[in-house]
Amino acid sequence: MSEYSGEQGWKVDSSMSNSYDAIIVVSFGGPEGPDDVIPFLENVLRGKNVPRERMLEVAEHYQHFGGVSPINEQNRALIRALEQELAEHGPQLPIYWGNRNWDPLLVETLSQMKADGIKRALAFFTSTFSSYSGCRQYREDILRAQEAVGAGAPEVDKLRVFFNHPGFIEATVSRTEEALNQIPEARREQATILYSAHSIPMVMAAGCRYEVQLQESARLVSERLGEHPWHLVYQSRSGPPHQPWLEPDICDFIRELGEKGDVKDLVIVPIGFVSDHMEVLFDLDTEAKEVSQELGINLVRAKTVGVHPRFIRMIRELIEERISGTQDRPALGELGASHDVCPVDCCLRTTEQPR
Ligand SMILES: C=CC1=C(C)c2cc3[nH]c(cc4nc(cc5[nH]c(cc1n2)c(C)c5CCC(=O)O)C(CCC(=O)O)=C4C)c(C)c3C=C
Ligand SMILES: [Fe+2]
Ligand SMILES: [Fe+2]
Repeated sequence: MSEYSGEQGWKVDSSMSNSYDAIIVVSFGGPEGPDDVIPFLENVLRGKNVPRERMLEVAEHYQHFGGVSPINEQNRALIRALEQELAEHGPQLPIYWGNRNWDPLLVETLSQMKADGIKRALAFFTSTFSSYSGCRQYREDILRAQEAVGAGAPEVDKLRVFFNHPGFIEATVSRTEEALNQIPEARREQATILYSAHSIPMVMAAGCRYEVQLQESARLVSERLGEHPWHLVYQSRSGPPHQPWLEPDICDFIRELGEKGDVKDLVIVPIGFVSDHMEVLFDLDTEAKEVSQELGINLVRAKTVGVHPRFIRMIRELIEERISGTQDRPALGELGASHDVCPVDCCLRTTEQPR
């Protein structure tokens, strides 16, 4: 029997079957050339209340970079690093990769897995926090792909979210220290840290633990860095003007800091993302950088965890933890390790009706 334990939800009981014959990295996908951009964005925004003008604006961001999102290359690098980690330490399992929005799509990957004789896989979602987009929507995508593949499609179990896992926190601290070290030593201690995550509609945030988990991650990283002032901010808002999304927006926040005039150095930590994809390159390295420059603020952006060795080790630890069924499930801070199996109401899609 599994056990329900409040905050942590369902835990997997060690008597449940925990043998797996593959790992699947489940991610977002991104265009690989100019002609891919619009069909990719149409996939991303299908069924979402986002104005077409916003889609075309985002298309421009991708076109600035030749229509290629770095996300796919970064996922390939993550898979290579994880393959090496598993080859060295085990478990010896093949790693597959399937996306929501662009090739390789989940349906193609699950079909290949079936052809390869894979029966049951553990899924690593490239989402650190619980949200409709990062949890339930991926589970729906997998279910749809399984239905399309039909009888014999592999079963897929999701690994728990890792926002407070020591591996994620330590890798983020290390990335933030690298960024802080780029600030002149005499001013370093006074630098302000902004933790940035994807904004989502407030009605959607009400249905998940996104904000609470983000606050906790940011706090856990900050308490390991010393006395820096820090704030959680949001980026990449895509909704219509009348719809409230999580705030403060990063650029508005930098402008406010600029008006107060007491901040010389800012470090932006894209804590809401695991790789330096287009939303990081454009919304932070281009837009937020421009705003900071206008205000005379020195801005340094920390790298995302990417293929940081501690982060790659964390993925292996999560896999081992799930296979062994151990109750020793590392988590820092107050919230405890998150559930292995999502409760029925986990990350519900609570959205405003499109107008
Ligand atoms: C209603 C919520 C969201 C809308 C609308 C939305 C539009 C949108 N997003 C991208 C690109 C990316 N989004 C990514 C992550 C991400 N997006 C949302 C929510 C909305 N995005 C959340 C909550 C998250 C974090 C959780 C997750 O799913 O990862 C990413 C990173 C994906 C990764 O694997 O790292 C990208 C890239 C575009 C282009 C877009 C449309 C304008
Ligand atoms: Fe998004
Ligand atoms: Fe969940």
